[in-house]
Amino acid sequence: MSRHRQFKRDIEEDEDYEDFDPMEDTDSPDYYIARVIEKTGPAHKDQVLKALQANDWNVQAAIKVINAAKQKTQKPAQKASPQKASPQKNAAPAPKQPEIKVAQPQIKIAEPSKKLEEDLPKLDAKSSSTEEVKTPHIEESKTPILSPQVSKQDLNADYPDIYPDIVHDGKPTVNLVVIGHVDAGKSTLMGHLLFLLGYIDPKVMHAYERDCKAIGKDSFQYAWVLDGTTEERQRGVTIDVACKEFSTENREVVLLDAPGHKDFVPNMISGAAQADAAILVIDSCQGAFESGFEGENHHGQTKEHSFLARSLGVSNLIVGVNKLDMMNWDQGRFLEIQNRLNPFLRTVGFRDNSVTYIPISGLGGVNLTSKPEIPELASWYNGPCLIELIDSLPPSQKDAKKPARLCIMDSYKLSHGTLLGQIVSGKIESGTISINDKIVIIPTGIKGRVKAIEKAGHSATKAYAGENVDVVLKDAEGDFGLVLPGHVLCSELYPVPQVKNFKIKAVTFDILFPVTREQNLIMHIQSLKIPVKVKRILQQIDPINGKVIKERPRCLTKFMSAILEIESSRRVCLEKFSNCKGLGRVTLRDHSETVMAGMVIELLE
Ligand SMILES: Nc1nc2c(ncn2[C@@H]2O[C@H](COP(=O)(O)OP(=O)(O)OP(=O)(O)O)[C@@H](O)[C@H]2O)c(=O)[nH]1
Repeated sequence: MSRHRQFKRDIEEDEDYEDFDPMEDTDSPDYYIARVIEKTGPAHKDQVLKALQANDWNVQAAIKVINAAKQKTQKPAQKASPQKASPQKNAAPAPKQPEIKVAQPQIKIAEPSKKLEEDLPKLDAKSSSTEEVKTPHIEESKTPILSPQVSKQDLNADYPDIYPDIVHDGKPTVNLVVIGHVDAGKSTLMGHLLFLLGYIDPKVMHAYERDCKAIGKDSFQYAWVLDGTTEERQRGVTIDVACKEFSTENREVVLLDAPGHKDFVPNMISGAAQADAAILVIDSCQGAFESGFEGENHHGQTKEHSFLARSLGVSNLIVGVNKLDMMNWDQGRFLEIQNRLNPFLRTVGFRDNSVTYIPISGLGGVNLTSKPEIPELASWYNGPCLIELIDSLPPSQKDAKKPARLCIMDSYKLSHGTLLGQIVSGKIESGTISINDKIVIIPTGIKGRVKAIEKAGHSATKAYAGENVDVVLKDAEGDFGLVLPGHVLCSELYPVPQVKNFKIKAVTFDILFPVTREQNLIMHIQSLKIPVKVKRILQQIDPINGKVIKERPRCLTKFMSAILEIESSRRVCLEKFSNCKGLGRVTLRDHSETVMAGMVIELLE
């Protein structure tokens, strides 16, 4: 079954997409403030910020709050008018709630509405009625039940192994993300590989070739296999992560083609967060490798993507030295790239024996599915071709025996086809999911059972940690329609904790400006991005032996390891890394730059 995989984040983005301007810094609070002010007209920046924070950075909801607050300051007399009071004089007056409709039901998890009530009177000092400003509640009646509370003591308990040893039915899965600098040739490489493996009908390929020519993008026909949207095709740039599945002799491969453009790094993070292994595609042309590696301020996406992939749990890397056809298959250039890249990959934590370099041409289809016949290349390379390397990648090694966690990437309802009903899809980060299992979805707290499972295009009775699956739900205790990408499906007995404060052990990236206390950052976890603050820098530690180098350092500079306390702007589903790697790993960014990545070591509250 072909899946619609859009990797939405919790910030409402559907409508954002149309007028999305990649030149804007979508990681910055200022971006969201500007989006609100654009619609409401002049408003106090702090007021907008607070409305955004109180509404989980939902732009539409914040606009409504600001407009409602504006209306009240403009028409105080009218609002206070006794004629407008409830006709039932003895009954408590029903608050006049503006009818607010939002595109996606906004899920209130904890304090936000309370915080809103506290904040607005202060913002609107002239208003004499605090009651008046309490009114803007978003779809209150749809607020789902909260997740089961986990006591503070339980937060950091180690989970028991609740599943027996895994015996897979069928080939083990590898989740493979394709990363690299913009235009390195990622989509072309994977499109051509899928074509050579027989997954793309030659007639379709022919049509792509013809249509590409028609819009003057002659060499993009293979990229179109993965770049499916009109915008991607017209601009010749991957924007969102594309997902395709294919089989090799010994593996089921879930292929995730990530965008290379700097502005779409958050989408790349969504893809890499699901991966076990990566293909890092390098444009070997003179100057192209150099700008992809060094880039602006030493931040080429070659470096940033490899750092992010490693910190998100990818340990095996195939480096595809691509476009070598443009360099006459020069072995010297191949080795030069290897020698410059390898020390950096070691620095970010890749082991030498987990990294393999391969000379290729994605456009020419050379060294992808068979040994190269081109004499200039065959004279010095007789290693495995790309598909052989993929076939020997170690399968997913997730927390197979721990309680089940499925990080939801998509949630939708189907009324026809093989899968019917409410479906959630995503990757199982830990445990096993079987038909009839009792589940709970956090943060909604909605319970239900598993009706059917589909993986790699086939129905299954069981799915394991590391696999990408579609799960059909049944027996809802609550409204499955409220389940959104970013939520977590869990075994009913072990719901994932939600916290605002936690400690991480992190390493800083090649940063220009130091990390300081109170610094605001954007945290990426799985497909979510959430504003957070560095509450304390507790210790600088030695990255090799973990010994404390300095207590309470004032700041952190590049490539430093440290223990930090982080405060999130709202409760978020998190795990200790030792309990679930996929939900215990975070990436922190600022103004579109990756600042650091780390693992959660303690959940506080
Ligand atoms: N000569 C040559 N050109 C290539 C090769 N691979 C890709 N290209 C060209 O490089 C350009 C960019 O290719 P894409 O596949 O769109 O690159 P990408 O890395 O997927 O781009 P983004 O996802 O937008 O970062 C296209 O014009 C391709 O035809 C190759 O091996 N040799």
